Amino acid sequence: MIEPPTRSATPQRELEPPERHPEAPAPGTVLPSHYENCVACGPSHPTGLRLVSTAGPEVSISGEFTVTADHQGAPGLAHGGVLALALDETLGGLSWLLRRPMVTGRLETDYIRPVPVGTTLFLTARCLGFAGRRMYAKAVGRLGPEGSVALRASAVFVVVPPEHFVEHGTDMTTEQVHDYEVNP
Ligand SMILES: CCCCC/C=C\C/C=C\C/C=C\C/C=C\CCCC(=O)SCCNC(=O)CCNC(=O)[C@H](O)C(C)(C)COP(=O)(O)OP(=O)(O)OC[C@H]1O[C@@H](n2cnc3c(N)ncnc32)[C@H](O)[C@@H]1OP(=O)(O)O
Repeated sequence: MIEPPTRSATPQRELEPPERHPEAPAPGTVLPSHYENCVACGPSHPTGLRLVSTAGPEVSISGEFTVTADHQGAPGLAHGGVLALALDETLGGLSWLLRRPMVTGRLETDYIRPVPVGTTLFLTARCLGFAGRRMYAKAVGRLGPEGSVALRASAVFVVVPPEHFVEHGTDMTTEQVHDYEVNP
């Protein structure tokens, strides 16, 4: 099998600047969960992160969640995969402001400090711009609103048609996806 080319989350050429959608939620708006059973933001998930995202200025977003015993890797410390999940969710939330459905293509994460259970992690993500269907973005996670940087991430999301979620997922009809696009 031919291996796909190595890909980077660092843009290789100048990006088209991001445009905040005219109907994007205003800065400071707390965003609803996009799916109640989502492991990152769903209020019905029994052990999920229950991450809450807020629209920021321009094309940026902030997110918060508190690390619990359900999120441990080593005793008393958050698992790195869980922290990547939090970054992925915050980055993915940029689609609220762009109003374009996207999926994560690549997520590069730097783990800078351990994150103990009980920590409320403060995340921010901002869109750098587009290269065709590829959306480039960066995120940071801090131990407190102005605290030390514990995480950094660079990501590429790929814009998909809404039907992606009908074709590959379950329990969603094309009508629901289009409703969701207009009124999530
Ligand atoms: C539903 C409507 C929503 C409307 C929006 C409104 C409001 C927002 C509402 C809710 C959203 C809110 C919050 C979301 C929160 C969290 C989000 C979590 C996100 C995830 O957790 S999501 C799960 C993990 N994710 C996957 O499950 C992806 C699996 N994968 C695939 O489904 C395919 O692989 C796909 C689609 C990626 C590509 O497939 P494809 O056939 O469509 O396109 P193709 O391969 O031609 O790539 C096209 C261009 O993307 C480049 N490209 C492709 N792959 C790349 C990679 N890996 N790295 C860098 N670049 C890549 C190519 O290089 C080419 O670039 P170029 O055009 O320049 O050549």
